[in-house]
Amino acid sequence: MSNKLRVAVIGAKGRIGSEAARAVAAAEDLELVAALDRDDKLAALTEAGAQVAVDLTHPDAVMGNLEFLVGHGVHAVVGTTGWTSERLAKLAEWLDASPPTGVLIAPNFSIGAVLTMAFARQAARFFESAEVVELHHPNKADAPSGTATRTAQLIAEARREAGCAPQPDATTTALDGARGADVDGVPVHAVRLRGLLAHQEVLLGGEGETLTIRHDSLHHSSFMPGILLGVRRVVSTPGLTFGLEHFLDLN
Ligand SMILES: NC(=O)C1=CN([C@@H]2O[C@H](COP(=O)(O)OP(=O)(O)OC[C@H]3O[C@@H](n4cnc5c(N)ncnc54)[C@H](OP(=O)(O)O)[C@@H]3O)[C@@H](O)[C@H]2O)C=CC1
Ligand SMILES: O=C(O)C1=N[C@H](C(=O)O)C[C@H](O)C1
Repeated sequence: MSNKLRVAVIGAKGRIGSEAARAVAAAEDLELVAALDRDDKLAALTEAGAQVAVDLTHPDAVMGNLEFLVGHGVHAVVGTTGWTSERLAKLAEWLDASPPTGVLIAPNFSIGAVLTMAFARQAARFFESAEVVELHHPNKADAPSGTATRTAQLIAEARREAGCAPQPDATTTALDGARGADVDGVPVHAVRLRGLLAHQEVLLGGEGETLTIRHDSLHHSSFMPGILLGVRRVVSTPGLTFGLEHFLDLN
């Protein structure tokens, strides 16, 4: 029996899942024991002895997958989007019933995106205005992106903690959607465009100046080091970890 960590990928035929399955198979310390997609039975991964599963499926599928994984004591690394406070509360219930199990949910696995979120949080209290623009390929199911939602939440949190005033905005008449989605008071705009992969700009504005923080994922390979780090760390991190930054030494 090898000492390699036994890993399953769910969503293994998808854009990021197929890349993740290749990255796991190529890692010397990991063994890809199951590569599942739609219509495959989750039991196949427990039968294969998976210790960790990477979920890269769809917001409609991820909760069912996690109920199974946590219920069977399989650690999970989740890139799938669609997280709400209700979903997180349900996941916390399942984890309470399975204390040794670890789940990492990462809105974004790329180091540049994680840094963008951290920099945006750091900068937010110094500017009157903050808006987020995310730009993705047109096959994406959810809008706004999980990364943009999280970025806006972090900006809002930082502004609340610093006692910032609400953002200035004199709009009294607008077409539906013209000012984007309101995430905790931060406007978030979603662009879907053929040719793009995953991109984000955080726009910050103050008196006489603006600051733009931009990140571009140009290939799915940008997500792989973060996924592999998550797989290696989640097995010794029981409970829920939200955000890859908790596995990075950012200070
Ligand atoms: N956190 C991060 O860094 C990243 C997260 N993502 C997220 O990952 C998710 C997947 O993205 P992407 O690869 O572009 O999407 P794709 O549609 O290309 O891939 C998803 C795959 O999962 C399959 N699938 C759907 N439902 C199930 C199920 N119940 N069980 C097993 N497999 C299932 C799909 O099958 P079918 O095609 O038949 O529906 C498809 O093969 C999205 O939520 C996306 O936002 C993406 C990139 C980076
Ligand atoms: O669907 C995608 O492609 C991506 N999804 C994630 C998100 O919604 O933030 C991460 C990245 O933006 C790519």
